[in-house]
Amino acid sequence: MTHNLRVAVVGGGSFGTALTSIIAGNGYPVQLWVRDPELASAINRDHTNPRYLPQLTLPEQVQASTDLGRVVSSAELIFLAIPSKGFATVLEQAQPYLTPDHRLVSTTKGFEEQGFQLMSQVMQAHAPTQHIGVLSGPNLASELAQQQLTATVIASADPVTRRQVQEVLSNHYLRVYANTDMYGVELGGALKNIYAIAAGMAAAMGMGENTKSMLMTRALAEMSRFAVSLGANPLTFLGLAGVGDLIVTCSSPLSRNFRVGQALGQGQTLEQIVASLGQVAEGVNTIKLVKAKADEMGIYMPLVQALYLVLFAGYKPTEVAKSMMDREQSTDVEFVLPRCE
Ligand SMILES: NC(=O)C1=CN([C@@H]2O[C@H](COP(=O)(O)OP(=O)(O)OC[C@H]3O[C@@H](n4cnc5c(N)ncnc54)[C@H](OP(=O)(O)O)[C@@H]3O)[C@@H](O)[C@H]2O)C=CC1
Ligand SMILES: O=C(CO)COP(=O)(O)O
Repeated sequence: MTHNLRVAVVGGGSFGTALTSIIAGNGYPVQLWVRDPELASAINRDHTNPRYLPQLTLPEQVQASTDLGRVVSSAELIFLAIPSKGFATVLEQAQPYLTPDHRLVSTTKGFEEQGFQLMSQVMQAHAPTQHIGVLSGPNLASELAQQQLTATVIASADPVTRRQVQEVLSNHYLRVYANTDMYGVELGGALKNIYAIAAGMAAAMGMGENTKSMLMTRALAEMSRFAVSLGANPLTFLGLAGVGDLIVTCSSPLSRNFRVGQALGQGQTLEQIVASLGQVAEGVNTIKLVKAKADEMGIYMPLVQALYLVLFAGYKPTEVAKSMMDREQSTDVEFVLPRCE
């Protein structure tokens, strides 16, 4: 069955490619913007993306193009699947073609360095439309490409955006849950990448199931402490975009952030790891940005501080893990029993 709603996906990396395949498979006309003309030609000719998810056969109606203006102008609903470092620049390039009627949804899980902004804030500042949303949740692109049963979250204050995203994405293997807390959903997606690096490191060091559980639960405590200090609703962290995404990214080597941690735990340098990954691991830059923000606001984030030492100050994961255990004893759920400063 073919539908009328015209959709664009901006960014043909792993996630943009997976999303495009879902939307086209659901019968919606979809255009995919990529910046490399050779890649666009290969996708149109072979109906696969040879660089990202090369095993996935894309429906024939997927059209790839490097013409951002054309892709954006011809769509009503636009997903932006660009890593945080390039997000604002691409949005700026798209801006002349955007109208107040466009629905704009970010899938990006990271922060814009300038002003420590989330992508929804970048869109609110630079896009001429109020129809803004974010898509986040436990959504490993490679599992979506295999049609593994999955759930995701569309967060938006705008009911039209929520409904349209549910319409174009949902099918027999993907459920799309709605939320209005765009800020909390987006924060969950961006922050969990940090702790996936820690979990990968713990796995490489041979740590046990107790350790993994401690790590994830204390990560949740730290994430929600940070989010509450920034004015977010901690309850959103109990949902798919909070604890859900934390679990998947901290458990699976399919996560690039987890793999960065694993490689660090095996003794590789960050430079080697980033060079060989060939894809984005947002957590690396997020650790730097969140540490600076936590320092500025005086927010207690021992896991972030420890990871910063390993990634950017040459400390060994083993010595940092030991010092974490030697810290002052603390409280479990600080919304129940407040932590003593
Ligand atoms: N992969 C996943 O499982 C999921 C990823 N996400 C999030 O989606 C976002 C995108 O990730 P993902 O698709 O996986 O990343 P990938 O590393 O797989 O691909 C990145 C894509 O963005 C393009 N790109 C990179 N930098 C720029 C730039 N400066 N300007 C324009 N295009 C650029 C790349 O183009 P080129 O190939 O030409 O370099 C490529 O198409 C991230 O924030 C990620 O956290 C969210 C959910 C799941
Ligand atoms: O966000 C993701 C899964 O929900 C993907 O995680 P990585 O970016 O670590 O691969």
